[in-house]
Amino acid sequence: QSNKSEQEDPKGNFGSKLLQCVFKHRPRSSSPSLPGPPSRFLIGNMMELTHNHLPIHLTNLAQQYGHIFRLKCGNTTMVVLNSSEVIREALVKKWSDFAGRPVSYTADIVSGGGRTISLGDYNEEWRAQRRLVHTALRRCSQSFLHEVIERQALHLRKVLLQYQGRAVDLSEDFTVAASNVITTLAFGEEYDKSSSELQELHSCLNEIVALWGSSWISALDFFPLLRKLPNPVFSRLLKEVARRDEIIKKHLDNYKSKDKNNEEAITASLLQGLDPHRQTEHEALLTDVHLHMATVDLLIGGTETTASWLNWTVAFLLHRPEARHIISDQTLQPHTLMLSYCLSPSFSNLQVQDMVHEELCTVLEGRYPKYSDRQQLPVLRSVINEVLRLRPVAPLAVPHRAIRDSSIAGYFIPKSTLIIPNLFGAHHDPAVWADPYLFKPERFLEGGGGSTRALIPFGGGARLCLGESVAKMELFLLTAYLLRDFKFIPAGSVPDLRGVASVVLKIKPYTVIAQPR
Ligand code: HEM
Repeated sequence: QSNKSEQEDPKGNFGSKLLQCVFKHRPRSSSPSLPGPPSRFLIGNMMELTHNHLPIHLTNLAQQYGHIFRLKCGNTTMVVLNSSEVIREALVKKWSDFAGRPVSYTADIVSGGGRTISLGDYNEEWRAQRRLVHTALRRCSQSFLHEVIERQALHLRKVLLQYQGRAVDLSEDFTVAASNVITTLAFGEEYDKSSSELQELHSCLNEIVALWGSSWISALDFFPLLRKLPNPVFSRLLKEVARRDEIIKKHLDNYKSKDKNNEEAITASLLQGLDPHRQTEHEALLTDVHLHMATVDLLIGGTETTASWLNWTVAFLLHRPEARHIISDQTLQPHTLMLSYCLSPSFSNLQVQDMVHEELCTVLEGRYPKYSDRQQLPVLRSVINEVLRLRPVAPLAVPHRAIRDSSIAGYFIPKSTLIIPNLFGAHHDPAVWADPYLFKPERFLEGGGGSTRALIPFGGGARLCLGESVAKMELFLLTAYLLRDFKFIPAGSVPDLRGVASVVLKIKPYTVIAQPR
């Protein structure tokens, strides 16, 4: 709450606020003060956040300031964590200190007043909502999730066969597959790629994520005075949020009017949870708004993440050993690492595809894979892990907030500090990963030296990705089906592996040939 009033008091005297802030955030006891880049008058380190590939920029800053450093923006102090050890200390070991979310003006707008699971702050109401959705997801995962993903994998196979070896951009097909898994889970509906309902839903959700991730919008949180000025980007955000709520309401109303046709869907479980006769004490805090916002969480959290990961996987598998992608952003400082993405010299990625295919053929003897086969398919698992390492699709997770005074790596962290877990940085930490910028799936094979403990693409602790088990089953089955039946060949130039970083780390559009095996 103190954070909220701090950020939302546009009338506050700036000088006295600055003094208050300095006083409040001064290091306590004998704790050393956090390192970080010099902070400029008024704007602090705001410019650091406007970098167009923030995860890479923060990872470069970590080279200079270490695994934990601070940035200041307006009244807010952010602490960026760049290694799996410090991220685990904060998110897992001290989860109860850092399970909060920053309460902010713009987050309140996109989350229906903090009522989504992803942006809601840590309190009894949030815990009841998360528990309810978690239980519903588990129930669906145990009963029909496998079948739903298999159906989408087979549909994807059919679509790829229809392309008849033409060079195509598969991103939309991946989005449809991922989205259909979630809409089937949520309210028993799946859509065709050409469906206007599907397109409307995705254009709206993508727009909200992109707008909310833009610096035009985050500036409103750090500098409340800006809210008084006209801001067309913000007006668009408001319009899209209203459109989203209208679409979701229509789907949920539709579901309810189906007279329990889809007892299995998550919505059925959630509605039971909202039934006053069945509610536990904490569930009594929940309303239809929580059901509505949980649906938003699943759709946003579960679509672009999985679809982007599939897109990255195909892209990495297309690169040949001689293909080198150098990131040489002119705007970076001289100390910046030249990031180079290249392949393990031992084999090309086109060969990695053959290795996975051979493994699938040997182990499965012609049948399609089941999730229970995963232990017998180490090469496939190593590819999945390596793509999750190199391209964690939520590269900076979602910001956390210190609920109380605490410490990380021996540094004092005052209550209300923002914590940014830089998962991308942790996955490129040279102290943990040999050749961190190499695509080298074999590091995850026995004796390869890759550490699954240091692999944290889903975060951890109280805020661990709610869809982790759904995502893992999807990544496994969809990749296994694709690599069993197709060989992916570059169509002209190979994809640019740098990516575009917003809330989700996406690859730039590229085309590929899916050659049937
Ligand atoms: C490759 C796939 C995915 C990755 C890498 C991923 C990663 C993440 C990460 C890093 C977070 C933030 C954790 C934190 O705040 O510390 C997160 C949160 C979340 N994810 Fe995922 N995710 C994936 C797929 C999914 C799917 C399929 C769903 C839904 C079925 C989902 C639903 C959510 C939700 C609801 C949250 C918010 C959790 C909370 O704040 O308590 N995600 N995810």
